[in-house]
Amino acid sequence: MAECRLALSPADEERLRLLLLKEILAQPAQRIAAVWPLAGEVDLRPLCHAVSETGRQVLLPETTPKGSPLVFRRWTPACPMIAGRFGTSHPEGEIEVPDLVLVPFLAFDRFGYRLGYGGGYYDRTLAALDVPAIGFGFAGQQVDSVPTGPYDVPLKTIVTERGIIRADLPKPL
Ligand SMILES: Nc1nc2c(c(=O)[nH]1)N(C=O)[C@@H](CNc1ccc(C(=O)N[C@@H](CCC(=O)O)C(=O)O)cc1)CN2
Ligand SMILES: Nc1ncnc2c1ncn2[C@@H]1O[C@H](COP(=O)(O)OP(=O)(O)OP(=O)(O)O)[C@@H](O)[C@H]1O
Repeated sequence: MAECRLALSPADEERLRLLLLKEILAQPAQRIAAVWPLAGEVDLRPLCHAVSETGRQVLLPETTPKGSPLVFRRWTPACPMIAGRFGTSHPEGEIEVPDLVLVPFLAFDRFGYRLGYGGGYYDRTLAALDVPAIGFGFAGQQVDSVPTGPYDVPLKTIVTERGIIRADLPKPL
């Protein structure tokens, strides 16, 4: 899946960002948690700038020690990024609670389940926050069924370059 993600063209990536921006702006959320890209991931940095220009706040996760939920810090276009755990980077801004969380993944299924990097960060974070979440990734990252565990929090909405997937059906056993 990490390799498949690399196959996306710049035009597809731009299309994904546009659809995601539209979906974000259709919601009343004012503090939007995005992500700063790791190698090979969709690059949301242009989206961070676009959201910030609308006057809404952009927050980015700080990778906490394994076993803790993420914390989110205020980002602005001028702010420096600091190196954090596992090659992630985060801003030094104030810690804030988002009212919408954008969620990255390696793979997803039509029921909204996702496979991440195995840290359990987003599952812990979404369990603790109870805020709406939007997954984002390429259509090619969809699989028939992601293996699930008791802590997996399914996403209701997933945006790909091909459109929006409303994944609110229960997953059959
Ligand atoms: N851009 C981006 N930021 C993000 C995430 C993400 O998926 N993408 N996260 C999504 O959760 C969190 C960071 N999650 C991570 C979870 C585990 C590992 C990790 O364990 N990396 C090891 C390799 C595996 C291992 O040794 O267990 C490493 O880099 O050595 C890295 C990041 C928060 N920030
Ligand atoms: N709310 C929670 N409380 C306790 N443990 C949890 C919670 N959420 C996840 N975990 C544990 O975290 C570990 C990793 O979870 P999982 O494999 O689902 O990670 P992931 O979703 O792929 O990673 P990430 O969210 O970091 O991208 C699992 O052992 C899981 O049981």
